[in-house]
Amino acid sequence: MSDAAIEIEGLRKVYAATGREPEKEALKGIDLEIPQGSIFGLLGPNGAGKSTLINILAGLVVKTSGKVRIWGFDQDVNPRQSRAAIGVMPQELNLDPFFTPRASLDVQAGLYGVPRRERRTDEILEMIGLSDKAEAYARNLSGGMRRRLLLGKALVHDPQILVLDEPTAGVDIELRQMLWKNVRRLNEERGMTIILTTHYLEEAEAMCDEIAIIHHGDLLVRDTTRNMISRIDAKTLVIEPVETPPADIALPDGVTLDRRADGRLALNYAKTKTRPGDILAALQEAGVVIADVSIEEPHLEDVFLDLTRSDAA
Ligand SMILES: Nc1ncnc2c1ncn2[C@@H]1O[C@H](COP(=O)(O)OP(=O)(O)OP(=O)(O)O)[C@@H](O)[C@H]1O
Repeated sequence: MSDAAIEIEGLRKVYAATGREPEKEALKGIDLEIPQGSIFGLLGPNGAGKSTLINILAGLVVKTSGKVRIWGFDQDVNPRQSRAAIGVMPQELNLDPFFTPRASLDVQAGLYGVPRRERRTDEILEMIGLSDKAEAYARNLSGGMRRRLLLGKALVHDPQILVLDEPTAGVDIELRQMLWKNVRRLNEERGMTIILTTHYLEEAEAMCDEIAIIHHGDLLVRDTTRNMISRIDAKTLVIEPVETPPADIALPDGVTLDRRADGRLALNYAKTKTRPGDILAALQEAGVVIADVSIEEPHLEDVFLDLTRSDAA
């Protein structure tokens, strides 16, 4: 077996036409390997095909063509083993309102054929912070609690791979931090491979080792988060002046100046063309006395916009 958690080759999905809707090619032949033990981000604008991809991995959507191997098991040849290797926390809060968290976890474990003595229901309830709600009906749980329960359900069969589809969309900061703490622990302590989709690029930047960007059903780019960010040849030197600086400052070629509302000066430059020292020298020359200096790095958002803006839908 290779050391990929997921291997995808030439994956296509065409949704059939319905009524007035024409057929839709949601995935146009994706090739992607996701390494074992990574925290992997799947990014893309709305309608890019992320959920389709995840639902194919989860066995919820049937692919049109291509190969999918999960933990070395070909989905078409070994459907049971490939399903057992993956746990999915879905986007929608689709819980049976009359089940308690304990019952939900038990039923899910039963569906995956986990023998009663091997079930870790109490441990999972504890981890997702629902031990004291174990016997409450799902309809009485808050949105945040339901989401935590969905995470618990994804873990009952102790999968090697955990997939999170927009796990933090619309959740408050406390829950977001709790989710990420748990996800990091699962990754670090159990070596679980984590695949997540998110619209929050800052989150992807903070959490993911590697990132793939999907757009209009194609894989645009896949790289380490660090490399992805270093593709952008732009940095910003931020200066806090002691006094209001003069209106005219002669700057090196290619450097642009933004005056921020808080009085700081933001000087944007291409790191391959200009040295920050040259900008500082120009400021001194113009009589700007500097109280503080910092450098802002580009964000994943800049890469994302750069790649997806040219042919926005
Ligand atoms: N069941 C379906 N039938 C027909 N078309 C579909 C179906 N599900 C998704 N699509 C279409 O396939 C494309 C990809 O959708 P998908 O939900 O995979 O995108 P996404 O990247 O997950 O978007 P979002 O971030 O909004 O969830 C979209 O154009 C969508 O309208």
